[in-house]
Amino acid sequence: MRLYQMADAVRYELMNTEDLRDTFLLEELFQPGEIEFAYVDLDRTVIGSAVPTKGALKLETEPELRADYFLERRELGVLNVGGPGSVTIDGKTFDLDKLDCLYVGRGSKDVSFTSNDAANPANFYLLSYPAHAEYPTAMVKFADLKGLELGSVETCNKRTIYKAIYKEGIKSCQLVMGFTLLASGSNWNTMPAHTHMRRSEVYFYFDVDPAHRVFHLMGPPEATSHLVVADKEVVVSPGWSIHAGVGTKNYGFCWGMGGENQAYDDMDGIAIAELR
Ligand SMILES: O=C(O)C(=O)C[C@H](O)C(=O)CO
Ligand SMILES: [Zn+2]
Repeated sequence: MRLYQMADAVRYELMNTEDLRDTFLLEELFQPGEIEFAYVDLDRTVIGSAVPTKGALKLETEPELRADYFLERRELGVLNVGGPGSVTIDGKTFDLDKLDCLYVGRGSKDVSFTSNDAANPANFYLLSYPAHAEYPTAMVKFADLKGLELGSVETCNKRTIYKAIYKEGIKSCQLVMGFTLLASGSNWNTMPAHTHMRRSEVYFYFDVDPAHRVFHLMGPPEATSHLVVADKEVVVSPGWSIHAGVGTKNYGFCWGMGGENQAYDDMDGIAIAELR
């Protein structure tokens, strides 16, 4: 498991493009036939991917977790952004089509991932945080999610927010998770931007056309930088950083958060004219 040590806002000021990419951007997840993880010291976030092809992929514990099994002290969010597949948890199977989301509660022991068709594999995005209580495992189908329409064509940020694991949805210990789909012709996410010191956020970009990129904006509002992000790459956003982006074409992204406040709208908004 790769280990990422987050920079603070002071070290951020000294970082060049490569430093920023090495620290805040996760590349090379989603390898066919593999399950992969990275451990981020901030909020003890574990970010991963599972792309089952020939057989099932098992969620094994990692030495760094010092746990008898992966979810001994953790909870897990799963979003499928690929072909149809399933997740089996202690003998119970959940079928996940594209954009279906699953919450796996603390204490779940045997977890495995399969694809229905190795030629069109499921792409499971995984996000896990420590959990101090046990909440029931639950799945929500994309068709059952009520989207929140935000933005407009005029401001190039027309998009739909789908909340899956949150205060009024699937209950969790600290994980908040959902995704946002940009409308055709709209390119900006999370603009006007915000920060939230009470929790860190992880952006996982998907359905980014291979010939296109998202310019992800980060940093304190008065000193922003950008990361050029390709499909299925992940950006970690500390509480002091904005997280927003503009694509050269529309795309989707999964947002997930860990921290002490699960209210989705706990955000400190920043006027566009304040950004530097
Ligand atoms: O497009 C957006 O706006 C978002 O998706 C915002 C994220 O959900 C977020 O930053 C939540 O804190
Ligand atoms: Zn946010």
